[in-house]
Amino acid sequence: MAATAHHAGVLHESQQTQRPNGPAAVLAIGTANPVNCLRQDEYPDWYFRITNSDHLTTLKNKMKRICEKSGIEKRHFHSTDETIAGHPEFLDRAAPSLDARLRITESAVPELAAASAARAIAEWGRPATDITHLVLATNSIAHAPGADHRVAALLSLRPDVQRTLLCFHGCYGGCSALRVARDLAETSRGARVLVASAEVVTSLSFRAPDEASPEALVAAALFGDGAGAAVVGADPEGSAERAVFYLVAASQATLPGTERALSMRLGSCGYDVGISAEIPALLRGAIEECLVETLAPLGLADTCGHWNGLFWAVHPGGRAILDSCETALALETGNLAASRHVLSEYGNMFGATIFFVLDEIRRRRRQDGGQKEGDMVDCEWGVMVGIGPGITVEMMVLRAASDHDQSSAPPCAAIGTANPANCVPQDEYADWYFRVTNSDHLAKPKAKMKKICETLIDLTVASFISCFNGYNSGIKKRYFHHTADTLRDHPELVDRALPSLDARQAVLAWAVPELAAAAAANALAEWGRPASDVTHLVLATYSGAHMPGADLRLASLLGLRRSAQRTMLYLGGCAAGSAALRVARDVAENNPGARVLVACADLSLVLFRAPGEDDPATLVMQALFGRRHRGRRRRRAPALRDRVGLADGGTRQRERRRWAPRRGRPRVLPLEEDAGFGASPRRGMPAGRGLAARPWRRRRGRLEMFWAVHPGGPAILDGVEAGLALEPEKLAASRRVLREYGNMSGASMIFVLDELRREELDGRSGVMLGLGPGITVETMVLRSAR
Ligand SMILES: CC(C)(COP(=O)(O)OP(=O)(O)OC[C@H]1O[C@@H](n2cnc3c(N)ncnc32)[C@H](O)[C@@H]1OP(=O)(O)O)[C@@H](O)C(=O)NCCC(=O)NCCSC(=O)CC(=O)O
Repeated sequence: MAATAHHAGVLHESQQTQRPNGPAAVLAIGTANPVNCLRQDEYPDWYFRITNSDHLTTLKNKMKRICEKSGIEKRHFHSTDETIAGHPEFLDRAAPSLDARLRITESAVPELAAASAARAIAEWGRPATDITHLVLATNSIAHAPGADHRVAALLSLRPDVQRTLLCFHGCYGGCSALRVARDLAETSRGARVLVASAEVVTSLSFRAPDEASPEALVAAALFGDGAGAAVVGADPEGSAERAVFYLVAASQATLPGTERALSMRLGSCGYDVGISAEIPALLRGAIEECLVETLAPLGLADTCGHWNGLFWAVHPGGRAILDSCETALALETGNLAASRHVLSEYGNMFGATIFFVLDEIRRRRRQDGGQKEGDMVDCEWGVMVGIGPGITVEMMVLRAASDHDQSSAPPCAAIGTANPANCVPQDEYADWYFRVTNSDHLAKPKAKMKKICETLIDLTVASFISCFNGYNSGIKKRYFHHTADTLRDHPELVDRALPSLDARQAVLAWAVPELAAAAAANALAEWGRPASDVTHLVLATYSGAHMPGADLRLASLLGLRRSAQRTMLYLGGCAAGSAALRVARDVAENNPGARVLVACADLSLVLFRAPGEDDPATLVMQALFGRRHRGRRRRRAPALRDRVGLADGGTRQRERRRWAPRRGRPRVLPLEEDAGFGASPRRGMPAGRGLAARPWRRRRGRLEMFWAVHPGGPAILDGVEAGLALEPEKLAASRRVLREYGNMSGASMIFVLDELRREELDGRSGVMLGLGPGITVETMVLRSAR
């Protein structure tokens, strides 16, 4: 009893010392755009000329009408005339162009983000190495390690900067990033969060006009490229730091029945964008209710209806979007002046746009006399509004200056896992894989694959030694979504010469959220409270590239409340499960009463490919990765889910706490950026090597700690074990998970935690260690509940 009370006291104390005294605030803002700039009144002529479409006069005239009414004067673009001339496939819908487009954005996104961030850091006035966290939102990449990794390198951020990458949130991504930054800043004393959003979406969506889809002209007329950044932190330091806006409270609402109104899907020809003409009307009908739901719980109900008493930072998605907000809220002319100005100067830059709007409001507040005529930016309270696929309305209440008290309580967690009945034993995998890919004639690769599988079954030397002690991490079996039938129905998944992204996307779009939902349903059942009690959802996945994303579908499948705040972490690789738990911890600790549902869902279909004559990397990848998956009918859904919630006085009795996540921190191992994972399970040692230098190596008592290490492969576990001089039983849970399921990417970590809770941990502390591209080592200190 005494020990329990002591532990609870330590936990509470450590939480108190970790939290800052005041609320998070924006401390500096920076923006950047590509140099290439086109005037909107010249755009139709340019666009139809460069796409060799001048003969489409009806379309061109329509484009002229849209541009005239857009409220846009000019826009910046990353791609130039030369870029387009160098990529004729961008204009030809029959030619796959995604690879070329992504090659452009891969470098352009981090460079643009870094340019805006450098300006924010310069204004902030402290060295970049004082940045403790980086949150980057973008819709313009699909690779790992992601643009966050590159931004950190370009800005020379310190190697233990904690990176969070948000993808496919659409135009509200900038607001989501500020929300995540706020939670980070308010849960870690001294945290200085660099939050950025960079978009070069036009390089992914640019294509020739098509008579069959005149609606595509709207996107072509609205979108521009740019990046915005801010430094967010609590307790500004004396005269060295100055708050610009306090980030008071965040909310997110999804408008029912609008899932198809706004969509973007990354396919072999880049982004397909769908913008319904109904969006302005839909917003007009819903925006006021969203605002009331956001403000009333804060005790700001008296501001409701008096909308002209607030300043407004509304995402300028289009002129009609701003018109509809103005009408719905009866705003005086000029109240959206900052948003209209940004729309006019830059167009719609997706998530980056909101930083430009905040910057513009700040500029207007500073002007002599405080404001322009009719401009309400001088009000003390304000609202930031992001709008994106879903239709999702993400809001943040802003205040010019305020003290903001937070109450805190320890978080709690529950864990559960599930797997499909469909399973391939590892010793049959080589035969199965070559059969379903019609590759039995590739005798040499097949022999090599058998050898790789045997190595993975028979264990590495260190694992072999561990095996004598009963800690065997060879892979016995794995679970897959794709079956022989799937591959027969989709020959492009097998034929390496055929573009296959669209086919994969079609499957992933429904399978990922269904998988996550099945898992989450089990977690909710264990929790014992209704799904509508969940306040936040964090979904980590790298499967599927479309908006609205799997998070929205998941929320709808589970019947989460409309105001549940969704955060989708994308492309985190194998560290994604750990990163999702880190974000969940910050959310839970920073929002009294929050109940965060964390889900991790990936399908190895995203990586599946047929063997080549000389492509050993593919063989290793196929031999190592497995997934939880869901069949349409008979098969049980595979899944893993985890829920982290904040236990408050009223619910502590009813909710069982599993883990208390205490500190989260990712770290990049220097010089390992290209090491990747799966290149060779035998060569997967850098993680272990780099880890040997971590402080806990010298920490006394580390042997008493428990360890939850991502089971990336037998050699990864061997490397960690050797690097930290751990006794073999320390990684037994990770080895068991690897043996039973293979490498399930980010989801593996939750399986490991689930395994660990079967052990007698009784209040002990431990370390969760996720490993992902970068190489990123994501750690969190845990304490097991009794
Ligand atoms: C496109 C507009 C500037 C056009 O201005 P008006 O509506 O005042 O003018 P208008 O009605 O005469 O329309 C001009 C022409 O455009 C056509 N038109 C208008 N909206 C359309 C749409 N969504 N799809 C297809 N066509 C459309 C009209 O039919 C008309 O064609 P014709 O002249 O032949 O009759 C405006 O509607 C606008 O700002 N819409 C909001 C765009 C939007 O939803 N943005 C969100 C982007 S996504 C985002 O921000 C978030 C995210 O993606 O995450």
